[in-house]
Amino acid sequence: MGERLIELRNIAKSYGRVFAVGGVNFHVDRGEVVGLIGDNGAGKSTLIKMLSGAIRPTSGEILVRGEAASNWDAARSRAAGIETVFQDRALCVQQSIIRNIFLGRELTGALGWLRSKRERAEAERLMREIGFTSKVFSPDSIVGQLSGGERQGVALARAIYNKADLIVMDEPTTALSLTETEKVFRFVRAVRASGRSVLFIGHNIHHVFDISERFVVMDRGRVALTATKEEIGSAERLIAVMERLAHPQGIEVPGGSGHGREAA
Ligand SMILES: Nc1ncnc2c1ncn2[C@@H]1O[C@H](COP(=O)(O)OP(=O)(O)OP(=O)(O)O)[C@@H](O)[C@H]1O
Repeated sequence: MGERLIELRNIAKSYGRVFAVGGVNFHVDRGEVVGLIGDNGAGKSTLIKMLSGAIRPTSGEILVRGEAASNWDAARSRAAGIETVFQDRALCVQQSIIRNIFLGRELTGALGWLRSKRERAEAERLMREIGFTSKVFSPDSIVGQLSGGERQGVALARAIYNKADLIVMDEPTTALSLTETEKVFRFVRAVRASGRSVLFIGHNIHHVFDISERFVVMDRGRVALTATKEEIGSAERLIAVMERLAHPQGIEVPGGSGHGREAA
């Protein structure tokens, strides 16, 4: 297994007396695609907001590449190589792919033409890395004319340009057709092949099962189960886990490391 990119130890977030996340242990290693699933209100968004530094944990510890991080916030999260990609949001649809990749972080240089040449070469490299075919797409393609899945590819290219090691994808395939979902999967596989990691959040268990190698199932603010794809075996079994959580009589998945629901 690759380097431990990020680790949350006994992380909790409470709002008044309500624990949105209560004492969770969670990690992502380099080069893995982790699927984060759970019913509405399970605590997934709260967990990824803590990862991105958008909200501060009430308690617990964050470790980046094995080192304890202090004063965790959005800037530190970005500096640690964590980028969140939201479906469609934060892309300028009237602008080209190249403008979207460099949005707000344009390459600077004394000579304008040299800068734009370098930007173009960098955009072409990123698009190739992500898997855009040059016969169909150019850096000048307008994002608004791309399909939903292709837009995710642009967002991923931008995240890579921003030096992301861990890309958090929040429901990237919701509202996408099968063909578009397949495109997103191809982009995600390319990101993984480049040695980066993806945290894939979704409600469609089949999608999450297909693309992820390891699963973290949340339930009412706790990690109810972490298991590899091999341990779970099939999307149907993952769905069965979710159903048992919705109708609690305890869960049992051979090989999986269930953490139960007890407070940590
Ligand atoms: N700002 C807040 N103030 C109070 N309670 C909150 C706040 N944010 C989240 N919660 C509560 O924390 C719990 C976890 O919410 P969270 O949004 O993290 O769940 P989720 O798994 O992302 O759900 P969904 O799949 O519906 O997005 C919920 O009970 C929610 O009502």
